[in-house]
Amino acid sequence: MFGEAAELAQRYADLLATDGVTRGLIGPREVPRLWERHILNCAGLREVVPEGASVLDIGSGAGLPGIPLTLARPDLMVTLLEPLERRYHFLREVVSELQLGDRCRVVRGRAEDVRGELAAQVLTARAVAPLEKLAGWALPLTTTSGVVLAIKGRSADEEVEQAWPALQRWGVPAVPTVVTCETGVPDEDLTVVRVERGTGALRLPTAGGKQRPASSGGKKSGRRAAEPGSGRGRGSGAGRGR
Ligand SMILES: C[S@@+](CC[C@H](N)C(=O)[O-])C[C@H]1O[C@@H](n2cnc3c(N)ncnc32)[C@H](O)[C@@H]1O
Repeated sequence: MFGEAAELAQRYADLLATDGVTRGLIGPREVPRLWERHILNCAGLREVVPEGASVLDIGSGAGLPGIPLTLARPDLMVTLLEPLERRYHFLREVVSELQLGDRCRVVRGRAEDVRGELAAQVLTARAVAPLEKLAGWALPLTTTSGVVLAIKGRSADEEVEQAWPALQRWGVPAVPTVVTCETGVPDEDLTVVRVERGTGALRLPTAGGKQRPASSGGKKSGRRAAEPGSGRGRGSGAGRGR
């Protein structure tokens, strides 16, 4: 999973299990399952991020999924966005300790407050907000060919159904897909909702997980999506304060 970064991944696991717990960033009950539930699971994203992409991880918390993705994919430039001070400081220490500073930076802030300052081709998030709210924050931070990769569990299809009317208003041209990625852990595949901001979105790498349209996302798509940038939908404040 991590290739040459295996030792760094182990060091990250040690930091989570020690400082991460004492500083209240990760629950003590998570320690025995740090690898399968958190580190390897998040590293499953490596399959679905295009080569050389810029990545912005919203609400990175203790560095998930941003740090495992940075370790598993040395070709990426990753920004970790986190508003809470103690989490921000922990992230800075992790990046420094793992010597990732040349391709991973930490920014303190809320997604809805960094519009016009931060943008990336790929937006990632895990356990930050329901898809509709998250997309409202994330879509304005993606480049025009960008994609949002939201780690979701069994709720993926339901969240797409809820979010699809708003996604259309904001100019998302196609029903999001649900991608299943291998994590190397039996029965612990990673489920990712992939939302394209506009037409001509970055293509997945050829080995990029098993994709299918969200099963319920089309149900509410009674009308044609607004053209990206047409002023219909996105202009009405893609998620400001939503
Ligand atoms: C439940 S934690 C998940 C952390 C990490 N992504 C994970 O999976 O372990 C949610 C994180 O989102 C951050 N967050 C909440 N609202 C946010 C916002 N508007 N913009 C960016 N981050 C936000 C919180 O500070 C917190 O670190």
